Amino acid sequence: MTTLSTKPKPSTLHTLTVDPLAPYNRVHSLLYSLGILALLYHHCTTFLAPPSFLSLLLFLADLVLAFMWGLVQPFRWRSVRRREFPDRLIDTVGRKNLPALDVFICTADPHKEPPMSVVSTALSVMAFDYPTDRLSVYISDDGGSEVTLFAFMEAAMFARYWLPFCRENGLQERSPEAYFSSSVGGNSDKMKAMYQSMKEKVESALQRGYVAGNDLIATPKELEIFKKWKGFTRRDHPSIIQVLLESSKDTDIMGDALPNLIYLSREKNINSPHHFKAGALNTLVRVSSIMTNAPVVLTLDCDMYSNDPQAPLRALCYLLDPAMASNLAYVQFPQHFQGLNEDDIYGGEVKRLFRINPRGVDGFSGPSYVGSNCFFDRRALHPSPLAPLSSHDASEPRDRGSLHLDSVLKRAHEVASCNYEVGTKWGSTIGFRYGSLVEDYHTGYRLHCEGWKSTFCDPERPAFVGDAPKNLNDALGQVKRWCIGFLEVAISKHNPLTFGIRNASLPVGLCYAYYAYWGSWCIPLTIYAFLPPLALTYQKRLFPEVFDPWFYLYVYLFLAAYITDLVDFLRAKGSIHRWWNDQRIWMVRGLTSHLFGTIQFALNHVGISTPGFNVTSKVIEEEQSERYDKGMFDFGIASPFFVILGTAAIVNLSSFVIGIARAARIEGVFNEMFLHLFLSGFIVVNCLPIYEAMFLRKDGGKMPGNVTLISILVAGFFYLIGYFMFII
Ligand SMILES: O=c1ccn([C@@H]2O[C@H](COP(=O)(O)OP(=O)(O)O[C@H]3O[C@H](CO)[C@@H](O)[C@H](O)[C@H]3O)[C@@H](O)[C@H]2O)c(=O)[nH]1
Ligand SMILES: [Mn+2]
Repeated sequence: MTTLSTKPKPSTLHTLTVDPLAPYNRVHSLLYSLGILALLYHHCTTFLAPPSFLSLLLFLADLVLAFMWGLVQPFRWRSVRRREFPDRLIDTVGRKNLPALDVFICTADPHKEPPMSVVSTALSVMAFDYPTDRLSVYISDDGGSEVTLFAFMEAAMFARYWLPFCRENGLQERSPEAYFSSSVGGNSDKMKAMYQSMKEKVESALQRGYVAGNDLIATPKELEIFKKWKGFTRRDHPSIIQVLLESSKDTDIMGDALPNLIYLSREKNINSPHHFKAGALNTLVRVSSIMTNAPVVLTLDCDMYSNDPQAPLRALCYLLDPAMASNLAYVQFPQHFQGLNEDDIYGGEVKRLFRINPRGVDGFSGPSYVGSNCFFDRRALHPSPLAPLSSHDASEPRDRGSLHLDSVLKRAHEVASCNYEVGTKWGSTIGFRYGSLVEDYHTGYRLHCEGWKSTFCDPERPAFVGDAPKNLNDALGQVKRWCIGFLEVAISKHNPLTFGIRNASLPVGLCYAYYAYWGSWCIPLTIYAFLPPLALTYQKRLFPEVFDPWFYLYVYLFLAAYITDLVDFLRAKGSIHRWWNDQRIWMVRGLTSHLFGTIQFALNHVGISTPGFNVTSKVIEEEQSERYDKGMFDFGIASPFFVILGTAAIVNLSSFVIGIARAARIEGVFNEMFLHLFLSGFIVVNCLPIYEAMFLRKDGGKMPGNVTLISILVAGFFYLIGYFMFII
């Protein structure tokens, strides 16, 4: 029994410190906001009298920059750092009293998300340093792939060896894929051979596209299952629920209990909406509530393997703290990524989104949910009469051995069916929320509006590690999907600026609004990419000249913004090179992901197309991967993203050359056009990899000839428009 005396005291399990630089950040915010006001005033007095189309465009760009700047301030106001003490948790609560944990792993496409990598993720969490009799791992397969099920049948057998192996050797990295590809893992020959043979079997089945009879060492009953796949497509099939391991019956080679392992592919039919990942997660919430109903739920993307077996204990330092538990919805760990190249050329860390900003908003109600690496209190997902976690009686014997009962399975199939949600509140006020491609952001936001809190847990050793897109087009496409999802929330009746501020709080509403309007970066970035260089070419000055006192305002606003950004980045363990690439990708995204995302969102909105969840590929061709490792940008496909990037690169280079040539000849031009020259020069430096890809490279990652050609034509067209705007 959990008695009062065994309950942890709040302060012993975790600590919180406010960023010592917070007061400076606040002073800086105030000063900088005066600078912004001065700039807007300057616009109103000079440029807007008389107003012209060009000055209005520039004013619009600066207004949006000011707006985004305002929204980001709460993140810098009270940034906090937490630490937790899992050993003390065990001392105070005792291993026997740990609550049960249900882990959800989502996968959606066996070709973009190889089943063996999903299996490795699952094995890494099955090997958590956690009582196996209270651990259940659920796989949701939206790809409806028999090969994935087959891979998990194999994994269930492999787990009997793998779990004791991890325990005996005290491994930290319990994903076999990660372990065997790291130097430490190289010399455990027998385990490695066993893993490799399983991998080969699964990969050949994947290539073949189906599971053949001789792949299986299975019981006739298991063989029966694969017959279900006849006439079965991923968009149209009945639900399949398969219990692969049952804790009360299955043991590892040392005789210890194994965790439950359950495969689930929810029913799909082409006429019912399936709500992408949010739909998959809601099915998991319901199915698990019937089968194991653990009070704690961990959601994971299929690539995010555990890199620290103590992660659940860390999360419980918060979830079991009686001072927090009553309204703590979730504990979010950051997303870390493996195999990024040294300078992280595509900004794959997304450091602001995953590390810096969550610490910022953790000083208020807590970070937003980022879809993976998140431990939920089940009460936040599924209203139930459960008591808060801290007053649970976890030692009470659970109802074991019921997973196979016909009545349980029958009920589980019912709640996994397409029609189950019709007429219910699932997705609107219960569970993971529908209506946005960023179901994670949307769900976290709505929970905060309902009065729930969250906590950011960011230990020294990354607790979960996954894959970031390693090809530029995929990386930009992913951010485009996020932009569309954010805008869906922005225009819903739950707009963070109104609903959010009212129901959560002012700072939290602003933080959520920052993301909701993320797409609007495209406005200033597109205007600044094209307007000043064209003006430079046509000798029209848009910014103050060097001797003008307003010039110093521009210098201050630019330098202060870049320096704070750099300092934030370095303090979050970034390097200068990575920061440089991060600021570049911000501009690149503005012209591509944000711009195209906003346009596509508008088209969706008027009914021309429907938004879809394009799953990010976790596989990459060998050649591409070699280039990536060398830090070379990949422009090797004809993507509309690259046309606009190429156009911006050409317009700025030619304007810069023209501008410099003129400044060299004519006295006074340099001072007069300094800001124009600087801006174009800065963009040109950022575009160096683009020129290389257009004109110098010969490898497969160079820009396709027709993309280069179209970019040059579009640039010419822009000059033509410029001619009409500036000269006529
Ligand atoms: O219909 C779907 C689509 C996706 N997924 C799964 O969702 C996860 C995330 O998909 P991915 O393509 O990797 O998207 P990312 O953009 O990398 O993911 C980030 O952004 C998503 C929202 O756009 C969040 O769901 C993720 O947790 C977050 O890591 C993967 O495990 C997929 O298998 C499904 O289960 N069903
Ligand atoms: Mn992903």
